[in-house]
Amino acid sequence: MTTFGRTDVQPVIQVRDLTMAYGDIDVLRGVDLDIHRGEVFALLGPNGAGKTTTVEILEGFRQRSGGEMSVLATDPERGGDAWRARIGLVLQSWRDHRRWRVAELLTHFATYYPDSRDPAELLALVGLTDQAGRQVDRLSGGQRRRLDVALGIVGRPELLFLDEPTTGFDPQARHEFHVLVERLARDEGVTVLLTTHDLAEAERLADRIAMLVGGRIRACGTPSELARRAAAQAEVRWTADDGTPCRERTEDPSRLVWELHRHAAGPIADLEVRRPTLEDTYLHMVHREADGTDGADGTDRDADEEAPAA
Ligand SMILES: Nc1ncnc2c1ncn2[C@@H]1O[C@H](COP(=O)(O)OP(=O)(O)OP(=O)(O)O)[C@@H](O)[C@H]1O
Repeated sequence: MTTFGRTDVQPVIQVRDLTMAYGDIDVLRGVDLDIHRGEVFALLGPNGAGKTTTVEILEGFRQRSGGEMSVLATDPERGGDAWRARIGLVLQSWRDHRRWRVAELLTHFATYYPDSRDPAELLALVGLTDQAGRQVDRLSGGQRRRLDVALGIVGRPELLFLDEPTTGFDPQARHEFHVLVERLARDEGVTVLLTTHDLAEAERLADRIAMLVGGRIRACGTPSELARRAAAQAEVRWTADDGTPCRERTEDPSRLVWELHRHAAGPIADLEVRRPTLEDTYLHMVHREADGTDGADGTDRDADEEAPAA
């Protein structure tokens, strides 16, 4: 890749060939990402895919094994306090601050930043006004998570990392959180990198989704691009004369069905033609990785799952 480096509109996050190994276990095997200002970008992947590892490297908390990257025009391994103040993190709940009251905690954290949000406005923004005087350890799980979000944005970050932010949210809280993230991106130009296992959440919230499976980005695009790509190949299923279940992916299902009929002695058992959804494609990738049926060099990937990172 020769285009790495500064351009007129340098992405907020640019990653090339990122690798990470823990001991002799390769977790990231060459990740490329370009995330632009004001974009809500979802990094989707199953447990253990390497999402948190990727985010921790981007946040400067973990040293990568290889590759190049820039986050807000800085290599995270060399980011100082001024760089860190431009980034908001929503990680784990603030267990160390259990005895603090909600408004006190926000007011305290606001003093760390040069242009922090007003704590009362922030409480209203995340729907915690009624809990302002409550101790942190008396909040429900969903309220705790909203407080995490409030703490993540108190310093008006340009870039916000949300690591599985809606875990424990009820549907209403999840909806309100989605509206909040959209507002931050649309009205304030905040760039958001969100990790999730939840495809529905990624589809609802993200401008673009990258699917991280087996240490590589297996697909990347807008939700509608990915859905279109997933549906481009139909899946034909049937049962062969000897009882073997068969399935084949094809862009021309009518031709395949015609061929099957031409060679069959009689009716074709259990014949079914379906267009995969984005969820089918994602689950197919995840299961294939779990089965170990994915080639180590990635050459057996289906064409419809191949996508550039940009
Ligand atoms: N400090 C560490 N030392 C050794 N292995 C680690 C370490 N941190 C993570 N791993 C391993 O690296 C892999 C990726 O972990 P990571 O937490 O990045 O995945 P994830 O996609 O965020 O998973 P989840 O969705 O479960 O949070 C896992 O197999 C994990 O066990």
